Amino acid sequence: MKNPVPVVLSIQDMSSIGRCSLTVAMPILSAFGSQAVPFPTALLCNHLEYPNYEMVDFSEHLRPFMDCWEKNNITFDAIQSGFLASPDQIHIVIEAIERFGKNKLIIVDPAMADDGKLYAVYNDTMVQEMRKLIAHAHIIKPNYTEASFLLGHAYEPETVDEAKIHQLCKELHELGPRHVIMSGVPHQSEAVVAVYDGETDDLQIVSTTLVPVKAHGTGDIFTAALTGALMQGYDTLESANIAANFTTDAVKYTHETIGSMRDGLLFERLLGRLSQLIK
Ligand SMILES: Nc1ncnc2c1ncn2[C@@H]1O[C@H](COP(=O)(O)OP(=O)(O)O)[C@@H](O)[C@H]1O
Ligand SMILES: Cc1ncc(COP(=O)(O)O)c(C=O)c1O
Repeated sequence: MKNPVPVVLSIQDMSSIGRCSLTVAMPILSAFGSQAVPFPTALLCNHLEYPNYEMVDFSEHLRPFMDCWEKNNITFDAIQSGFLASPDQIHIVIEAIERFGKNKLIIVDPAMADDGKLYAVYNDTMVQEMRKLIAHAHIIKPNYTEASFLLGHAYEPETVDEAKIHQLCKELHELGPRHVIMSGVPHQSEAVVAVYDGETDDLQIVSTTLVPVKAHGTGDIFTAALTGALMQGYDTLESANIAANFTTDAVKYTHETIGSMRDGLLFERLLGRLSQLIK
């Protein structure tokens, strides 16, 4: 009998403080009616954008976890990956997709860069390996910076228009994934997400209010809500719409209540909205 609660393997770090990766994926997926199975790539006391951090790389435990799951006949309905601790971990994610992802939905957030720069812990090897990982995905969610890095294009936010975004999405699709959902598309007055279907060459734009603040973890919140919506049977455009509105509303709520973005978005207050969307 089909499980009414979809099971999503979520491969990303567990940062105790800062509301990103697993600490947002788990509650958001749960609220949206899925079981989120954590596969922690690293344990951190807080995410990397704080002035200090402690990190324990979990790589050596990942294969034994998969071996055990296989012996116990554990299966998943979807695999979703996010922030990874090292380029080597990309091989482990690809292995997880090969072992547990046959005929399952694969969603990859190639989290590695923002505002025109790679995160300080990465170098070009991460970009090269990430290109290999996205080839295994059905849906990828790069931000505009990550899209530029993945394609080896210059980061030129000032020259962005719809034709250029369409071209970038098409080129990303040619690397493997059917759908490209590009977040953080540069725009002066709106928060813009591009939703591209490579099979039909169709580009749709989802716009929400741009709140004049910079927050971390927005991509992770977006991808978690996107995955939750897809697992409920919403199509890609509907899911991107739900994810964009949920994330923007969480930015807005945090800005209007506590004002500080330091410890992430107060998305907990909005989780009930996702539960109402369960089909
Ligand atoms: N300041 C903001 N105002 C409104 N929406 C935002 C804001 N920041 C992020 N979002 C929403 O969250 C999405 C994901 O954020 P983004 O910054 O692109 O992710 P990432 O963390 O991967 O760089 C954006 O496309 C937008 O829909
Ligand atoms: C360890 C870690 N995971 C996840 C994130 C969140 O990434 P994003 O802002 O792309 O959602 C960050 C960045 O702040 C991070 O340092």
